Amino acid sequence: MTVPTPIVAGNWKMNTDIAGGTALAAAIAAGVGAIVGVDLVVCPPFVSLAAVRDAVAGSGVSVGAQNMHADGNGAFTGEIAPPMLVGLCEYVIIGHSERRQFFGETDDSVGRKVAAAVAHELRPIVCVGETLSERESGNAAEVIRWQVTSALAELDAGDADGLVIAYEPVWAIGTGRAATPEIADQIMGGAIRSTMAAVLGLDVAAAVPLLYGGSVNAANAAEFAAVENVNGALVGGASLDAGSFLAVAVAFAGA
Ligand SMILES: O=C(CO)COP(=O)(O)O
Repeated sequence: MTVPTPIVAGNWKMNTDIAGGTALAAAIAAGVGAIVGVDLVVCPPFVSLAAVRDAVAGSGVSVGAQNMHADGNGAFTGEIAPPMLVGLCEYVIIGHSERRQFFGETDDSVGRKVAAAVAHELRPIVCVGETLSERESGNAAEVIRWQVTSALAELDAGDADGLVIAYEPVWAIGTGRAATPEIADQIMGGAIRSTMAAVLGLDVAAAVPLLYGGSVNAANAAEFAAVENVNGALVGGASLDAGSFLAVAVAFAGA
């Protein structure tokens, strides 16, 4: 069975202007040379995609968008369509919990966006994760299974080549309260991998990189890197500093 190459992706969220993002991307590109065996991805705001693409060109660092619409074009003021991202980035984050919480994204829209990303040969980084109340009521695994099933609803096994799934428990995002490696292992090795296997088949499921996200930093990355079913990280706050982002990547390179 194929063991996925680790991916460490930085979600810059609504931070950095074009100049600041370009500088951050250039600093990451300058430091990545010594890190082997891990794929780095930076996900700046839409307006900086072109500048960041140019800043990391030739470094091996990839670029991702943070969201997109499912349709190819149309009267959707303020939205970005998949074909508009082609040539700007290779990855696109889909269904981040902040999109679900603040912008009305649903399991259904996430499924449509994942299919649209695959159709345009963009690699979707699909985010799933339970809220604190879902965890406290004992429903975390069930919520995750449902989110993964919905996200993959329009795919078949042949579509899963570029797929990446990120487990980001909502209570761990931006709180400094990361999940424990045991929780990451239970959800990622259990609920996520087994749901994918049911939908896509065992071999395909085993090859999909699973990222942990939620308060990952230079100090705790190695704990997650040591977990068998954690194939990388989706990093928020700590990805806004080149040194700490690269340190997270080093932890996964050495795992
Ligand atoms: O939401 C996240 C990445 O997508 C995680 O954010 P933090 O690393 O800031 O907790």
